[in-house]
Amino acid sequence: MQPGSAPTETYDVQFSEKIERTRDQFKDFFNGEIDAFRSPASEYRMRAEFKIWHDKDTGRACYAMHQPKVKNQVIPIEDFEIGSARIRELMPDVLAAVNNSTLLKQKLFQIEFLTATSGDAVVSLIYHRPLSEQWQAEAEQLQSTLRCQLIGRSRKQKIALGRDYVLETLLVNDKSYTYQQVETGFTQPNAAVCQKMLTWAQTVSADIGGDLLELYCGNGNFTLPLAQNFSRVLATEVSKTSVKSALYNIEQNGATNIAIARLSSEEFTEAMNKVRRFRRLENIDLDSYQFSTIFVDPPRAGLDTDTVKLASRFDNIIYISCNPDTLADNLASLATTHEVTRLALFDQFPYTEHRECGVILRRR
Ligand SMILES: C[S@@+](CC[C@H](N)C(=O)[O-])C[C@H]1O[C@@H](n2cnc3c(N)ncnc32)[C@H](O)[C@@H]1O
Repeated sequence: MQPGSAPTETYDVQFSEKIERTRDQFKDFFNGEIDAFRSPASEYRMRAEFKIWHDKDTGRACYAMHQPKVKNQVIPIEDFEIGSARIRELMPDVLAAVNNSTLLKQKLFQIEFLTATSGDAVVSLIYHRPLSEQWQAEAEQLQSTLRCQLIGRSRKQKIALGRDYVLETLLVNDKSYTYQQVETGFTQPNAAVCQKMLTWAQTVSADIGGDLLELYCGNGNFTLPLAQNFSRVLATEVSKTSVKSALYNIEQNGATNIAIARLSSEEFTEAMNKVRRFRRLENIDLDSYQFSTIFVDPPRAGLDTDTVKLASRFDNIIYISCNPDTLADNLASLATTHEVTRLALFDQFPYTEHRECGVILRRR
């Protein structure tokens, strides 16, 4: 199958297989009905990055992806069915402009797209050479023709001709949330499924009350809808870019009960355990929180041992995971103190091995 093509006739089959695999993998922790959330069968990826392949014979540039597990081999990409409608619309126009301009094409080695469901888009052109004023003049023309935000990058150089982010709006239980999603920051790649994840997390935590601690909060993606269910929220995240976006998103959405601290989960655990004091927490009185719940959405590595210990001190744990293997490892520890009461599968990455899961744990 061509990378990026989406054989819709097999979607149901692959989705059912994922549900079965998830049921089997977590059978020691949960025997109830899995909350399973489908993806659209095509045009679901809001971001994409392509290598640019320069054909030696024709001199033309084309989109390409690395051949999985084969070194120095690329596969040309004609269309990208799994990309959002906006990515598919922009792809041929960007490539035509590149092929019509030596300035835009020379030493271009990668193009990245970040789009929102509104059609807002950032296109990044990445080069193996410094970018000149002449490049900028041509890129500005292209930006206005394409009606998108254009960024040029090369070593130690970033020229953002407009914004370096898109504005995404997601609907969660009848309320809209607007998010700044920055080109280099983490964002969930499948907007339709992300909306279902947010709705699930908000719905399953509706009756808990008290205060919420969130680790790995990114740009505040879950923080904003979850804040509706809790008196106060303390959210932490390690990336400066994401923390900046989270603060922007809190303000833009008028949320008044969220505090953000830029701390890794390891650092925050030290702060909670009073092992270490942090200047970055000086305006936050940890002892004033009445935490009922911890929400975690870690990277693929899952939770480290100390963070698992920290999580086990909470009555309720909401855990979103992009790696079922590390989730299963963490559950093996958490299941000694907590019971899994809900298990969800979100098909963020159709036609791949990847599964995104959600679990709710309650203290036994
Ligand atoms: C899977 S993303 C989830 C982000 C957010 N919940 C969302 O839905 O967009 C994981 C986040 O954890 C952050 N991160 C990675 N390692 C971390 C660590 N050791 N401590 C805290 N945050 C970390 C990343 O920067 C990223 O924003």
